[in-house]
Amino acid sequence: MIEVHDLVVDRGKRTVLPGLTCSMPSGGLTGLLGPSGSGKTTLMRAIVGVQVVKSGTVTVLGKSAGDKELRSKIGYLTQAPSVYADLTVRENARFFGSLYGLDAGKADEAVRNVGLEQQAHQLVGDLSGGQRSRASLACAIVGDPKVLILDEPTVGQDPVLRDELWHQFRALAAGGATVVVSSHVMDEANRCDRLLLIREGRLIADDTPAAVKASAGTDDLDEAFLTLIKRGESA
Ligand SMILES: Nc1ncnc2c1ncn2[C@@H]1O[C@H](COP(=O)(O)OP(=O)(O)OP(=O)(O)O)[C@@H](O)[C@H]1O
Repeated sequence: MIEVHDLVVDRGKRTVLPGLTCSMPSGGLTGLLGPSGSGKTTLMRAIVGVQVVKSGTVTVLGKSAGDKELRSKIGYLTQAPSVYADLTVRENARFFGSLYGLDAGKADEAVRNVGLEQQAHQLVGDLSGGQRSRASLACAIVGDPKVLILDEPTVGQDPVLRDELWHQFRALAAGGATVVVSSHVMDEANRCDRLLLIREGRLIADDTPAAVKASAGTDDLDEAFLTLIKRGESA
């Protein structure tokens, strides 16, 4: 579904991804993990097709990342909410839905799915930070994308909402979507089918959560990542 081959990306004067190769299977939940600044957002941007790349290839649904045909098939939630502050939650969802040719009912369903039914008529500028990022999520999922790229979608959410959002991601993956989620929260990483652990733009683990834990010799995913990162450093 998503194939990244020998991807090199420079940002500013730094090489952030020095030749990354990885893939993400269809209909699954892939967790993208790694220390702050390791290149997760850069990789997501390359998959969405908004990142200038130096060399290598990124293929999504058989097309080159950024291909015009992919625009309606990819949902992207950026870290900073990308919604209009002077529109209500419902107006935002309906606007983004209209770009996909969808009716109002579909947009209202997306608002319900992110738990914002009560705030549907509230201006996005008047929402709390966590509510605003859920409004942004509603706009990312409204078009039923085949590929959903979510950059830290649960930051600022309480545990109940986080749990509901993960059920939502799981349901989208079960419906055939390829869902890629970056996170720093290890109990969330445990919910993924696969984990890609990136350190300084290099892949240091690509496996199921159980296999990642087994290879680090621990039952604790936090500890497993620390072990793998330290192993990578000494290598
Ligand atoms: N616009 C930019 N110009 C120059 N360097 C940048 C730019 N954006 C990011 N970088 C650098 O690229 C590197 C990777 O950043 P990226 O945002 O991909 O990391 P990340 O793993 O997503 O981090 P976090 O978990 O903190 O969100 C960092 O060293 C960062 O400082």
